Amino acid sequence: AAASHVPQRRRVASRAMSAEAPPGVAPADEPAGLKAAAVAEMVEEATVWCAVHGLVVGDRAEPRSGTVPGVGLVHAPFSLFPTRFPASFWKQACELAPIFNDLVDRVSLDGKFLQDSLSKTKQVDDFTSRLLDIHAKMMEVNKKEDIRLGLHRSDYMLDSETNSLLQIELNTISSSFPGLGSLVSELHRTLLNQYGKALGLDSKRIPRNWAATQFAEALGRAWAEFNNKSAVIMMVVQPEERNMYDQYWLINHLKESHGVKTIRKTLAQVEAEGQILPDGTLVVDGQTVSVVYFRAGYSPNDYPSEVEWGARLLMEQSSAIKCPSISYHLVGTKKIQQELAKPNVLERFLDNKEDIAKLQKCFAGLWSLDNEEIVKSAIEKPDLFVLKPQREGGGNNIYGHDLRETLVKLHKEQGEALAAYILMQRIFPRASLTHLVQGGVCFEDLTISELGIYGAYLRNKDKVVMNNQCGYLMRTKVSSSNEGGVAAGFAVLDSIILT
Ligand SMILES: Nc1ncnc2c1ncn2[C@@H]1O[C@H](COP(=O)(O)OP(=O)(O)O)[C@@H](O)[C@H]1O
Ligand SMILES: N[C@H](CCC(=O)N[C@@H](CS)C(=O)NCCC(=O)O)C(=O)O
Ligand SMILES: [Mg+2]
Repeated sequence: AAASHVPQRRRVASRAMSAEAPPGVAPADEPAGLKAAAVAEMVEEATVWCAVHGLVVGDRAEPRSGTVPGVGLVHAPFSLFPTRFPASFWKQACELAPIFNDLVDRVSLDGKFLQDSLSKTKQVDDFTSRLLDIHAKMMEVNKKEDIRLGLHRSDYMLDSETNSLLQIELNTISSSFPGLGSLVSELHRTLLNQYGKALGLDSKRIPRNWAATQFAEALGRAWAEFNNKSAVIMMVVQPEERNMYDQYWLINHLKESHGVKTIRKTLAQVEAEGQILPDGTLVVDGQTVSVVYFRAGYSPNDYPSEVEWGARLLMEQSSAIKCPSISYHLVGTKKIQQELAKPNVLERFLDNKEDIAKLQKCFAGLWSLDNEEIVKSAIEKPDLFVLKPQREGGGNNIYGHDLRETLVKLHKEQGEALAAYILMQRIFPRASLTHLVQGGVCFEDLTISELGIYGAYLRNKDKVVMNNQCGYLMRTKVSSSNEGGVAAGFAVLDSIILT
C-alpha cells in the first residue's frame, strides 16, 4: 500500500534518500537508540539480502510481473526487525498445530455435519453453495479419499484486553507464504548477527522457520504415498500471480530435495487439458497427477465461468490427492469455525479432554446472526466485533460503522441473508513502533501483528504419516488498518523474537 494513504506514517532517512526529510514529510524521530544513518545502512543490507535470497514478489508497476517469472521483481515488504513475542504464547500456538490438524481430518469425515452446518448459508451464498454441491456429489458416490494431505495455517493475535492468544481463523486452502515467511526469519537472524549487540537483541531468540522445507516434505511424502514414480504434483494457480516466488520456493525444494516435478496450471487449463482415466487417474497435459495443491480456488474470483467449476469437479472426482479435498476446504470456512466453537461440538470429533480444552482456550467469541442478543450488542458497540462473510483471501470483512449498517439492514429484512455471515469478537493486540520497508524505503509506524502457525497433516488410510507444526508466518500491519493481508497490500512480512 503506498505510504501516501497513511498520513501519520513517517519516513526514516535511508541511504537512498538525502538526509533531510523530503518536502511534506516530517523528519522521523530518531529510531529508539538508533541513528538514522545506522537504520539506512541496515535497510540497504536487508534489501540487498532480499534480492540475493529470493525474498521477492512481483511489482505491481510491471504489467508482466504476475505472468512472466523473473520480470518485474521487487523485494517483499518486510519489517526491519523481528517483533517481540512472549515465549509462553509461542509454545501454546505451536502445541495447537497437531491438534487442529487432527480436528480438520475428523470433521472432514462427517459429511452430514458439514452439509447441515452450511445448509442455511447455502441458501444465500452462491460460492459456498457450489462448493457444497461438489461435496454432495462426492457423498452420493461415496467417494473415499484414502490419502489425505492438509497444509494449514492457523492465525492468531495476542489480545491485550484479556492477555490471551486468540485464533483469528484456520486456513485449510492456499495457506500462503511458507516460502517467503521462512526467509524473513533468516533475514532477521542475519541482521541481528551483525547488529544485535547494538540493539540488545539476540538472533538466537528468533525461532528457526522450516515452513518451506516442511511443506515441501509433506508434498513429497504425499507423492511417495501415491506410489507412481512418473507422476507429477500439480499446483493450481491464478492466471496472474505476483506471489509466484513463494510458490516457486516449494517447487524448487520438491525438485532439489525430493526429485519430484511440479506443473503449474490454472483452473481453465485443467479443464482444457485434463481427463480422468477409467481407473480414476487424473491426467493433465499428458501427465499423471499424484497431488493437486491448490494455490487458487478459494475465492469466487477464481471461478469466472462454468469452466473453472468443471475443473474443480474433475479433480475432486479423480484419485489424485487433493490438498485440500473439498471436505478439507469446507472445514476451513468461517461458518464451520463458528459452529466448532459451540459448546459440546468439539467433543463429537476429539476424545482427548485436554486437547479440547486447549482448543477452546484460543477461541474468541464467535456467533451466528441468529443470536439476537449478540446482534443487538454489535449494533450498539460495532467496534467490538468483526462481521465476516464466507470468504478467504483478505479484504472481505466488515467493521465499525459499516458493520452496524449491515446488521441493521439484515435485521430489518429478517431474511435468510443473515446466514451468509458470522459475527466475531474483535481482538485488540497491543500496538508497537515498527520500521517497515517497502519499495526500498523505510517507514516508522505504529503496528499490530498476527502470528500464523503452519501445520502439515498426511494420512494414508489408518496410517498418520505426518502430523506436525512446521514453521510460522508473522504479518505486521499499521494499527489503523482493519484488514490485514500482505498480498492485499495492508501488511508486511515479519518474524518473531522470543521474550
Ligand atoms: N476477530 C478479529 N479481530 C481483529 N482483527 C481481525 C479479526 N478477524 C479478522 N481480523 C483482521 O482481518 C484480517 C482478515 O480476516 P480473516 O478472518 O483472516 O479473513 P481472510 O480469510 O480473508 O484472511 C485478519 O488478517 C486480521 O487482520
Ligand atoms: N496469491 C495466493 C494468495 C492465497 C491467499 O490469499 N491465501 C490466504 C488464505 S486463503 C492467505 O494465506 N492469506 C494470508 C497471506 C496474506 O496476508 O496475503 C497465493 O499466494 O497462493
Ligand atoms: Mg486470514
